[in-house]
Amino acid sequence: MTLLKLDVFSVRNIHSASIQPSPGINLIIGANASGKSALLEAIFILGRARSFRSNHLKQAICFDQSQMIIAAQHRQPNGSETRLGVQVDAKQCEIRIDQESRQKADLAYTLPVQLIHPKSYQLLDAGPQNRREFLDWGIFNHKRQFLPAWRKFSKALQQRNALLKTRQIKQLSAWDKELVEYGVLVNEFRQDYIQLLQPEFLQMAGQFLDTTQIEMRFNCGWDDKQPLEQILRSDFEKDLRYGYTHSGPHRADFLTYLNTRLAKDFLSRGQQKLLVLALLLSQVSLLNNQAQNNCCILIDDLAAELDTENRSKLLKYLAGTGCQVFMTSTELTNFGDLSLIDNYKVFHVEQGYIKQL
Ligand SMILES: Nc1ncnc2c1ncn2[C@@H]1O[C@H](COP(=O)(O)OP(=O)(O)OP(=O)(O)O)[C@@H](O)[C@H]1O
Repeated sequence: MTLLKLDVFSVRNIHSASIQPSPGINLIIGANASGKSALLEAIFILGRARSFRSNHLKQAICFDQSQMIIAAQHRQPNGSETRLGVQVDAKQCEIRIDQESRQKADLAYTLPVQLIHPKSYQLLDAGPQNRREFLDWGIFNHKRQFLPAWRKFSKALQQRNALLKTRQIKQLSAWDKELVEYGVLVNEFRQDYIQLLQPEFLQMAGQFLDTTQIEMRFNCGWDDKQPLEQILRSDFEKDLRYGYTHSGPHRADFLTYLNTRLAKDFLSRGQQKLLVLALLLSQVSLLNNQAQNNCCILIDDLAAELDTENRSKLLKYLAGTGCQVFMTSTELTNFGDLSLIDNYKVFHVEQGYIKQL
Protein backbone atom coordinates (compact mmCIF):
# COMPACT_ATOMS: atom_id res chain seq x y z
CA MET A 1 0.00 0.00 0.00
CA THR A 2 1.11 3.54 -0.64
CA LEU A 3 0.05 6.94 0.60
CA LEU A 4 -0.02 9.03 -2.58
CA LYS A 5 -1.03 12.28 -0.93
CA LEU A 6 -1.27 13.12 2.74
CA ASP A 7 -3.11 16.10 4.27
CA VAL A 8 -2.67 16.98 7.93
CA PHE A 9 -4.63 19.66 9.79
CA SER A 10 -4.13 20.72 13.40
CA VAL A 11 -2.06 17.77 14.62
CA ARG A 12 0.22 19.02 17.46
CA ASN A 13 2.18 21.96 16.00
CA ILE A 14 1.31 21.11 12.37
CA HIS A 15 -1.47 23.53 11.46
CA SER A 16 -1.81 22.60 7.82
CA ALA A 17 0.43 20.45 5.64
CA SER A 18 0.02 18.59 2.40
CA ILE A 19 2.68 16.25 1.03
CA GLN A 20 3.06 13.78 -1.81
CA PRO A 21 5.35 11.14 -0.34
CA SER A 22 7.62 8.80 -2.23
CA PRO A 23 6.20 5.25 -2.54
CA GLY A 24 9.60 4.17 -1.15
CA ILE A 25 11.67 5.93 1.49
CA ASN A 26 10.70 9.30 2.98
CA LEU A 27 13.29 11.05 5.12
CA ILE A 28 11.94 13.69 7.47
CA ILE A 29 14.44 16.10 8.93
CA GLY A 30 14.21 19.11 11.21
CA ALA A 31 15.44 20.58 14.48
CA ASN A 32 14.20 19.35 17.85
CA ALA A 33 10.53 20.24 18.47
CA SER A 34 9.99 21.13 14.81
CA GLY A 35 7.12 18.62 14.37
CA LYS A 36 8.79 15.51 12.86
CA SER A 37 7.19 13.10 15.33
CA ALA A 38 3.89 14.95 14.91
CA LEU A 39 3.97 14.02 11.22
CA LEU A 40 4.62 10.34 12.02
CA GLU A 41 1.91 10.49 14.67
CA ALA A 42 -0.54 11.82 12.06
CA ILE A 43 0.20 8.81 9.78
CA PHE A 44 -0.09 6.44 12.74
CA ILE A 45 -3.48 7.94 13.65
CA LEU A 46 -4.59 7.50 10.05
CA GLY A 47 -3.82 3.77 10.34
CA ARG A 48 -4.83 2.99 13.91
CA ALA A 49 -7.14 5.81 15.04
CA ARG A 50 -5.03 6.17 18.17
CA SER A 51 -1.88 7.98 19.19
CA PHE A 52 1.45 6.38 20.10
CA ARG A 53 2.33 9.35 22.30
CA SER A 54 -0.80 10.10 24.33
CA ASN A 55 -3.44 7.89 25.88
CA HIS A 56 -6.18 10.16 24.60
CA LEU A 57 -6.31 10.94 20.92
CA LYS A 58 -7.68 14.42 21.56
CA GLN A 59 -4.36 15.38 23.19
CA ALA A 60 -2.83 15.39 19.70
CA ILE A 61 -5.18 18.18 18.57
CA CYS A 62 -3.34 21.47 18.15
CA PHE A 63 -3.81 23.54 21.35
CA ASP A 64 -5.72 26.40 19.72
CA GLN A 65 -8.03 24.20 17.60
CA SER A 66 -11.13 22.18 18.40
CA GLN A 67 -10.51 19.35 15.92
CA MET A 68 -7.82 17.69 13.83
CA ILE A 69 -8.15 16.03 10.42
CA ILE A 70 -5.81 13.62 8.69
CA ALA A 71 -6.72 12.52 5.17
CA ALA A 72 -4.95 10.62 2.42
CA GLN A 73 -5.26 9.32 -1.08
CA HIS A 74 -4.10 5.75 -0.78
CA ARG A 75 -3.26 2.95 -3.22
CA GLN A 76 -3.90 -0.66 -2.18
CA PRO A 77 -1.55 -3.51 -3.16
CA ASN A 78 -4.12 -4.53 -5.84
CA GLY A 79 -3.81 -1.08 -7.46
CA SER A 80 -7.19 0.30 -6.41
CA GLU A 81 -7.26 3.75 -4.82
CA THR A 82 -9.12 4.77 -1.69
CA ARG A 83 -9.60 7.95 0.26
CA LEU A 84 -8.96 7.65 4.00
CA GLY A 85 -9.90 10.22 6.61
CA VAL A 86 -9.83 10.55 10.39
CA GLN A 87 -11.45 13.52 12.08
CA VAL A 88 -11.07 13.94 15.82
CA ASP A 89 -12.62 16.44 18.21
CA ALA A 90 -12.97 16.48 22.00
CA LYS A 91 -15.88 14.03 21.91
CA GLN A 92 -15.41 11.65 19.00
CA CYS A 93 -13.23 10.17 16.33
CA GLU A 94 -14.85 9.77 12.95
CA ILE A 95 -13.32 7.39 10.44
CA ARG A 96 -14.12 7.55 6.74
CA ILE A 97 -13.06 5.29 3.90
CA ASP A 98 -14.22 6.51 0.51
CA GLN A 99 -16.67 8.88 2.21
CA GLU A 100 -18.32 6.10 4.21
CA SER A 101 -18.27 6.01 7.98
CA ARG A 102 -16.23 2.98 9.14
CA GLN A 103 -14.76 1.26 12.23
CA LYS A 104 -11.19 1.29 13.58
CA ALA A 105 -10.58 -2.27 12.38
CA ASP A 106 -11.50 -1.34 8.78
CA LEU A 107 -8.97 1.46 8.92
CA ALA A 108 -6.27 -0.79 10.37
CA TYR A 109 -6.80 -3.40 7.64
CA THR A 110 -6.64 -0.71 4.95
CA LEU A 111 -3.50 0.97 6.25
CA PRO A 112 -1.34 -1.38 8.37
CA VAL A 113 1.36 0.71 10.05
CA GLN A 114 4.36 -0.71 11.85
CA LEU A 115 5.88 1.80 14.24
CA ILE A 116 9.46 1.76 15.49
CA HIS A 117 10.12 4.49 18.01
CA PRO A 118 12.23 4.88 21.15
CA LYS A 119 9.63 3.15 23.37
CA SER A 120 9.38 0.15 20.99
CA TYR A 121 12.84 -0.89 22.12
CA GLN A 122 11.40 -1.75 25.54
CA LEU A 123 9.55 -4.70 24.02
CA LEU A 124 11.78 -7.33 25.66
CA ASP A 125 11.99 -5.53 29.00
CA ALA A 126 8.48 -4.15 29.42
CA GLY A 127 5.52 -6.07 30.82
CA PRO A 128 3.91 -8.99 28.93
CA GLN A 129 1.00 -6.79 27.80
CA ASN A 130 3.38 -5.16 25.29
CA ARG A 131 4.44 -8.51 23.86
CA ARG A 132 0.82 -9.72 23.63
CA GLU A 133 -0.04 -6.52 21.75
CA PHE A 134 2.92 -7.11 19.44
CA LEU A 135 1.73 -10.67 18.67
CA ASP A 136 -1.92 -9.71 18.35
CA TRP A 137 -1.21 -6.89 15.89
CA GLY A 138 0.61 -9.37 13.67
CA ILE A 139 -2.16 -11.97 13.93
CA PHE A 140 -4.85 -9.33 13.36
CA ASN A 141 -3.22 -8.51 10.03
CA HIS A 142 -2.48 -12.11 9.19
CA LYS A 143 -5.86 -13.75 9.88
CA ARG A 144 -9.17 -11.91 9.65
CA GLN A 145 -10.84 -14.55 11.87
CA PHE A 146 -8.64 -13.55 14.81
CA LEU A 147 -10.43 -10.29 15.71
CA PRO A 148 -13.93 -11.76 16.29
CA ALA A 149 -12.44 -14.61 18.37
CA TRP A 150 -10.32 -12.17 20.39
CA ARG A 151 -13.35 -9.89 20.98
CA LYS A 152 -15.50 -12.78 22.18
CA PHE A 153 -12.73 -14.00 24.47
CA SER A 154 -12.19 -10.49 25.92
CA LYS A 155 -15.91 -10.03 26.56
CA ALA A 156 -16.15 -13.43 28.30
CA LEU A 157 -13.15 -12.57 30.46
CA GLN A 158 -14.58 -9.18 31.39
CA GLN A 159 -17.96 -10.70 32.32
CA ARG A 160 -16.36 -13.54 34.28
CA ASN A 161 -14.17 -11.14 36.28
CA ALA A 162 -17.17 -8.91 37.02
CA LEU A 163 -19.13 -11.93 38.30
CA LEU A 164 -16.17 -13.10 40.41
CA LYS A 165 -15.86 -9.65 41.97
CA THR A 166 -19.55 -9.54 42.87
CA ARG A 167 -19.55 -13.26 43.78
CA GLN A 168 -22.42 -14.14 41.41
CA ILE A 169 -21.31 -17.74 41.10
CA LYS A 170 -24.45 -19.17 39.49
CA GLN A 171 -23.98 -17.27 36.24
CA LEU A 172 -20.32 -18.17 35.90
CA SER A 173 -20.67 -21.41 33.95
CA ALA A 174 -22.08 -19.75 30.79
CA TRP A 175 -19.11 -17.38 30.63
CA ASP A 176 -16.64 -20.14 31.50
CA LYS A 177 -17.83 -22.03 28.42
CA GLU A 178 -17.42 -18.97 26.21
CA LEU A 179 -14.03 -18.14 27.74
CA VAL A 180 -12.73 -21.66 27.10
CA GLU A 181 -14.09 -21.84 23.54
CA TYR A 182 -12.63 -18.51 22.40
CA GLY A 183 -9.60 -18.63 24.70
CA VAL A 184 -8.49 -21.88 23.06
CA LEU A 185 -9.05 -20.34 19.63
CA VAL A 186 -7.05 -17.19 20.47
CA ASN A 187 -4.26 -19.41 21.76
CA GLU A 188 -4.24 -21.48 18.56
CA PHE A 189 -3.94 -18.32 16.47
CA ARG A 190 -1.01 -17.17 18.59
CA GLN A 191 0.77 -20.55 18.45
CA ASP A 192 0.39 -20.68 14.65
CA TYR A 193 1.61 -17.12 14.27
CA ILE A 194 4.74 -17.74 16.36
CA GLN A 195 5.53 -20.75 14.14
CA LEU A 196 5.30 -18.53 11.06
CA LEU A 197 7.14 -15.60 12.60
CA GLN A 198 10.08 -17.55 13.98
CA PRO A 199 11.88 -18.26 10.64
CA GLU A 200 11.39 -14.63 9.50
CA PHE A 201 12.72 -13.45 12.85
CA LEU A 202 15.74 -15.77 12.63
CA GLN A 203 16.57 -14.48 9.20
CA MET A 204 16.18 -10.85 10.27
CA ALA A 205 18.20 -11.33 13.48
CA GLY A 206 20.91 -12.95 11.34
CA GLN A 207 21.18 -9.73 9.35
CA PHE A 208 21.37 -7.41 12.33
CA LEU A 209 23.02 -9.55 15.02
CA ASP A 210 25.00 -12.14 13.11
CA THR A 211 23.42 -15.03 14.92
CA THR A 212 20.94 -17.75 14.11
CA GLN A 213 20.83 -19.28 17.59
CA ILE A 214 17.63 -17.49 18.51
CA GLU A 215 14.45 -18.95 19.85
CA MET A 216 11.08 -17.54 20.83
CA ARG A 217 9.46 -19.51 23.66
CA PHE A 218 5.75 -18.98 23.95
CA ASN A 219 3.86 -19.27 27.22
CA CYS A 220 0.15 -19.55 26.50
CA GLY A 221 -0.95 -18.18 29.91
CA TRP A 222 -1.75 -21.45 31.66
CA ASP A 223 -0.21 -24.87 32.25
CA ASP A 224 -0.86 -26.23 28.77
CA LYS A 225 -0.45 -29.84 29.88
CA GLN A 226 -4.01 -29.48 31.13
CA PRO A 227 -7.09 -28.23 29.25
CA LEU A 228 -8.09 -24.62 30.03
CA GLU A 229 -11.48 -25.85 31.25
CA GLN A 230 -9.81 -27.93 33.94
CA ILE A 231 -7.48 -25.07 34.93
CA LEU A 232 -10.49 -22.79 35.43
CA ARG A 233 -12.04 -25.40 37.70
CA SER A 234 -8.89 -25.89 39.78
CA ASP A 235 -8.27 -22.11 40.00
CA PHE A 236 -11.85 -21.41 41.04
CA GLU A 237 -11.29 -20.77 44.79
CA LYS A 238 -8.29 -18.55 44.05
CA ASP A 239 -10.15 -16.65 41.30
CA LEU A 240 -13.10 -16.05 43.62
CA ARG A 241 -10.88 -14.88 46.48
CA TYR A 242 -9.04 -12.33 44.34
CA GLY A 243 -11.96 -11.44 42.03
CA TYR A 244 -10.22 -12.14 38.75
CA THR A 245 -9.26 -14.97 36.39
CA HIS A 246 -5.67 -16.07 37.02
CA SER A 247 -5.09 -18.26 33.94
CA GLY A 248 -5.85 -17.88 30.25
CA PRO A 249 -4.63 -16.21 27.05
CA HIS A 250 -4.74 -12.82 28.83
CA ARG A 251 -1.63 -14.00 30.73
CA ALA A 252 0.26 -15.17 27.63
CA ASP A 253 3.82 -14.05 26.97
CA PHE A 254 6.87 -14.98 24.96
CA LEU A 255 10.52 -14.86 25.88
CA THR A 256 13.44 -14.61 23.50
CA TYR A 257 16.52 -16.74 23.97
CA LEU A 258 19.90 -16.38 22.33
CA ASN A 259 22.17 -19.40 22.56
CA THR A 260 19.75 -20.74 25.22
CA ARG A 261 20.24 -17.63 27.40
CA LEU A 262 17.41 -15.20 28.08
CA ALA A 263 18.17 -12.33 25.68
CA LYS A 264 17.00 -9.49 27.92
CA ASP A 265 19.29 -10.61 30.74
CA PHE A 266 22.59 -10.68 28.92
CA LEU A 267 22.45 -8.72 25.65
CA SER A 268 23.80 -5.18 25.63
CA ARG A 269 21.26 -2.35 25.27
CA GLY A 270 22.35 -1.89 21.67
CA GLN A 271 21.98 -5.61 20.88
CA GLN A 272 18.53 -5.65 22.51
CA LYS A 273 17.51 -2.78 20.24
CA LEU A 274 18.65 -4.75 17.21
CA LEU A 275 16.75 -7.79 18.39
CA VAL A 276 13.57 -5.74 18.81
CA LEU A 277 14.12 -4.21 15.40
CA ALA A 278 14.42 -7.73 13.97
CA LEU A 279 11.16 -8.74 15.68
CA LEU A 280 9.25 -5.73 14.36
CA LEU A 281 10.65 -6.09 10.85
CA SER A 282 9.95 -9.81 10.77
CA GLN A 283 6.26 -8.96 11.20
CA VAL A 284 6.54 -6.60 8.21
CA SER A 285 8.25 -9.32 6.22
CA LEU A 286 5.46 -11.78 7.02
CA LEU A 287 2.88 -9.22 5.91
CA ASN A 288 4.82 -8.64 2.71
CA ASN A 289 4.75 -12.37 1.97
CA GLN A 290 0.98 -12.14 1.91
CA ALA A 291 0.82 -9.10 -0.38
CA GLN A 292 3.64 -6.94 -1.67
CA ASN A 293 4.09 -3.45 -0.13
CA ASN A 294 1.44 -4.27 2.38
CA CYS A 295 2.70 -2.22 5.27
CA CYS A 296 3.70 1.36 6.01
CA ILE A 297 6.78 1.61 8.25
CA LEU A 298 7.29 4.56 10.60
CA ILE A 299 10.66 5.02 12.29
CA ASP A 300 10.99 7.86 14.76
CA ASP A 301 14.37 9.26 15.71
CA LEU A 302 16.46 6.67 13.93
CA ALA A 303 19.88 8.10 14.79
CA ALA A 304 19.26 8.08 18.53
CA GLU A 305 18.91 4.31 18.52
CA LEU A 306 21.38 2.78 16.06
CA ASP A 307 25.05 3.17 15.18
CA THR A 308 26.20 4.19 11.67
CA GLU A 309 26.78 0.66 10.41
CA ASN A 310 23.38 -0.59 11.52
CA ARG A 311 21.65 2.52 10.17
CA SER A 312 23.10 1.81 6.73
CA LYS A 313 22.12 -1.87 6.98
CA LEU A 314 18.61 -0.87 7.94
CA LEU A 315 18.30 1.70 5.16
CA LYS A 316 19.39 -0.85 2.57
CA TYR A 317 17.02 -3.45 3.98
CA LEU A 318 14.07 -1.05 4.03
CA ALA A 319 14.68 0.07 0.46
CA GLY A 320 14.55 -3.59 -0.58
CA THR A 321 11.20 -4.30 1.10
CA GLY A 322 9.23 -2.18 -1.37
CA CYS A 323 7.29 -0.77 1.61
CA GLN A 324 6.59 2.90 2.05
CA VAL A 325 8.78 4.16 4.87
CA PHE A 326 8.78 7.42 6.86
CA MET A 327 11.87 8.04 9.02
CA THR A 328 12.79 11.05 11.13
CA SER A 329 16.09 12.50 12.25
CA THR A 330 17.57 15.91 12.96
CA GLU A 331 20.15 15.70 10.14
CA LEU A 332 20.11 14.10 6.70
CA THR A 333 23.58 12.65 7.28
CA ASN A 334 22.16 10.62 10.21
CA PHE A 335 20.31 8.29 7.83
CA GLY A 336 23.52 6.74 6.55
CA ASP A 337 24.75 6.32 3.00
CA LEU A 338 21.91 7.59 0.80
CA SER A 339 23.72 6.46 -2.35
CA LEU A 340 22.59 2.94 -1.35
CA ILE A 341 18.98 3.78 -2.15
CA ASP A 342 16.90 5.37 -4.86
CA ASN A 343 13.27 6.32 -4.93
CA TYR A 344 13.46 8.52 -1.83
CA LYS A 345 12.20 11.99 -0.94
CA VAL A 346 13.38 14.35 1.76
CA PHE A 347 11.02 16.61 3.72
CA HIS A 348 12.13 19.42 5.98
CA VAL A 349 10.01 20.33 8.99
CA GLU A 350 10.30 23.71 10.67
CA GLN A 351 7.88 24.93 13.34
CA GLY A 352 5.16 22.68 11.97
CA TYR A 353 5.66 23.67 8.32
CA ILE A 354 6.66 20.86 5.95
CA LYS A 355 8.53 21.42 2.73
CA GLN A 356 9.90 18.89 0.25
CA LEU A 357 13.61 19.48 -0.46
N1 LIG B 1 -1.38 19.45 21.19
C1 LIG B 1 -0.38 20.22 20.80
N2 LIG B 1 -0.61 21.40 20.13
C2 LIG B 1 0.42 22.17 19.70
N3 LIG B 1 1.70 21.87 19.87
C3 LIG B 1 2.00 20.73 20.53
C4 LIG B 1 0.99 19.84 21.02
N4 LIG B 1 1.59 18.79 21.61
C5 LIG B 1 2.91 19.00 21.52
N5 LIG B 1 3.16 20.16 20.86
C6 LIG B 1 4.45 20.75 20.49
O1 LIG B 1 4.74 20.40 19.14
C7 LIG B 1 6.15 20.54 18.91
C8 LIG B 1 6.61 19.43 17.99
O2 LIG B 1 6.83 18.23 18.71
P1 LIG B 1 7.45 16.94 18.04
O3 LIG B 1 7.59 15.94 19.13
O4 LIG B 1 6.67 16.56 16.85
O5 LIG B 1 8.88 17.47 17.60
P2 LIG B 1 10.11 16.67 16.95
O6 LIG B 1 10.50 17.45 15.73
O7 LIG B 1 9.78 15.24 16.78
O8 LIG B 1 11.18 16.88 18.08
P3 LIG B 1 12.42 15.98 18.62
O9 LIG B 1 13.46 15.98 17.53
O10 LIG B 1 12.86 16.78 19.79
O11 LIG B 1 11.89 14.65 18.98
C9 LIG B 1 6.78 20.57 20.29
O12 LIG B 1 7.21 21.91 20.56
C10 LIG B 1 5.64 20.21 21.23
O13 LIG B 1 5.74 20.83 22.50
